[in-house]
Amino acid sequence: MAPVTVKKICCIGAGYVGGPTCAVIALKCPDITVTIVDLNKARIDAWNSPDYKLPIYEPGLDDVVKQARGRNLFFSTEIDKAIKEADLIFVSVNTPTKKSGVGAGFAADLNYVESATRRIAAVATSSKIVVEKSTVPMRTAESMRTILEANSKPGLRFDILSNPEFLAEGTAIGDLFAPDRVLIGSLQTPEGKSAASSLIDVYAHWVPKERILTVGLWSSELSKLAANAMLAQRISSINALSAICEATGANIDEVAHAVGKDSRVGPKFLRASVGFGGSCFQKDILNLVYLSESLHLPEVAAYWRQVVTMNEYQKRRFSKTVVDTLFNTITGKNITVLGFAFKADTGDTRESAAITLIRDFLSERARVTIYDPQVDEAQIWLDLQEALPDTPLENIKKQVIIAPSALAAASNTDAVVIATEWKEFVEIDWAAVYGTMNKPAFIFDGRAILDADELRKIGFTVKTIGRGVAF
Ligand SMILES: NC(=O)C1=CN([C@@H]2O[C@H](COP(=O)(O)OP(=O)(O)OC[C@H]3O[C@@H](n4cnc5c(N)ncnc54)[C@H](O)[C@@H]3O)[C@@H](O)[C@H]2O)C=CC1
Ligand SMILES: O=C(O)[C@H]1O[C@H](OP(=O)(O)OP(=O)(O)OC[C@H]2O[C@@H](n3ccc(=O)[nH]c3=O)[C@H](O)[C@@H]2O)[C@H](O)[C@@H](O)[C@@H]1O
Repeated sequence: MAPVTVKKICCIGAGYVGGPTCAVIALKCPDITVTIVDLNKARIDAWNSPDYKLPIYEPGLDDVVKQARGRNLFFSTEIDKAIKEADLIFVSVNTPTKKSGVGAGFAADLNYVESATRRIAAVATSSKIVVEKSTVPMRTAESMRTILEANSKPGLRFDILSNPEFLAEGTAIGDLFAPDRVLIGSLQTPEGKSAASSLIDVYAHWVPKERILTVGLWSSELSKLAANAMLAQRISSINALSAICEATGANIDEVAHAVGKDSRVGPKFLRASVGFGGSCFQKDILNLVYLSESLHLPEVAAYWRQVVTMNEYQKRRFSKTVVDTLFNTITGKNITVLGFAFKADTGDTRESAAITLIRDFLSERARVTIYDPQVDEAQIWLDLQEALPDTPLENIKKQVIIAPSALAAASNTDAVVIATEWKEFVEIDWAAVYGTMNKPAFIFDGRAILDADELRKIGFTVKTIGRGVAF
């Protein structure tokens, strides 16, 4: 069966994955028309904004959109039209952890994937290749096929591929331009392999063929969960060791460097932190835990669950260190939190460790000042309200100030907490800040980005994650 030559792509979901991924496909494949659709009109309007105020902050993304938008890249709320016209459809909708019902707190909520699939079935008038881009539980492709076959017009063919995305926020454009690998899972039938060839041809516009891996559908779905679980596991491992370092006087950076020099371990993803955040690590591990339990593999489930448990411990441990160090009480004290995003170079706050820390500080009745260069005020209030559902927002606002700059936030305070590794925090005039602070002046570096020795020379008392330096 000859592979279909893809001429029109529709991407359902204009979020952190659908937007950048399909914008890059459009840039690299001028012969393909790419339409990214979403139910959220405000999001689509932002993608179409004349001054390129895009709905997500991602270095280099506006350049890509500037080059391709209006040429062969379009953003639209006309979902049905884009589905009808496309040969290949990416499903890039959100798959959050279920909040209620069976599997609540663990299983992925497949409601959005199912609605998108049902929409495809309802409006398609020609055969399609449908690609799971969202991270999904295993065998979701089978459910998609069943829905499509049961609800579509007679005579149409739907080939389902799994093509999980491995980009990281903040480096998405670089990751998409030069991916370590592109993974394509298909049924190992002639039709499945032919559909995979069509998608390979799209990526082959810019990705070397040896980096495009083809595997079975179920291996592909599991590989995505496995990749995130193993990355998060490295962070929990290094964070577990950071607790030992703090208790013994060892230095986690030295330990990570020594361990990472072993080429079998490698140096990446060994930065101790205040805990991993982001929309996916926790969600995908919990998904794996749920899968393992459903398969009656309780030991496997417990193993992966511990990665999340360790992450919760790391956040709790850090906020406790702040309270303990500030003479066992922060009631009425001013705590400045620098960084609100879950990592640098993104405005995304989903599952950010900063939120947990601030919730803990507010529960101790501290006054908290927050600064982040990319997260807007409305998002911060939204996240704090969600973290403290029983406290009216006006009461939260009595305890929290959002500052316009790092310098303003760090001045006149009792303690500064570094929650996100923004480069600009390294460049703050710390000597000037010291002059304004209550004494003793404390800095808690949850990302190990500051030069603690220099800060101590200024007069600060410094506590760095994973460094067992005596006060
Ligand atoms: N954020 C990331 O860095 C990565 C995310 N992923 C996975 O990709 C998927 C998408 O994640 P994000 O882009 O972060 O989510 P997101 O929440 O930023 O974007 C999803 C978009 O889909 C839209 N949507 C939902 N249902 C729809 C429907 N039926 N029709 C049209 N639009 C619909 C929503 O309005 C939203 O704008 C998730 O499964 C996630 O696990 C994978 C790799 C990286
Ligand atoms: O499926 C996904 O959503 C994506 O999840 C992660 O990407 P992302 O969450 O955007 O960012 P990461 O760079 O992985 O960072 C995740 C969290 O771990 C923290 N981290 C990372 C690395 C490290 O050494 N230490 C550490 O604490 C970061 O600060 C951040 O809070 C993966 O890196 C991507 O490959 C994957 O596609």
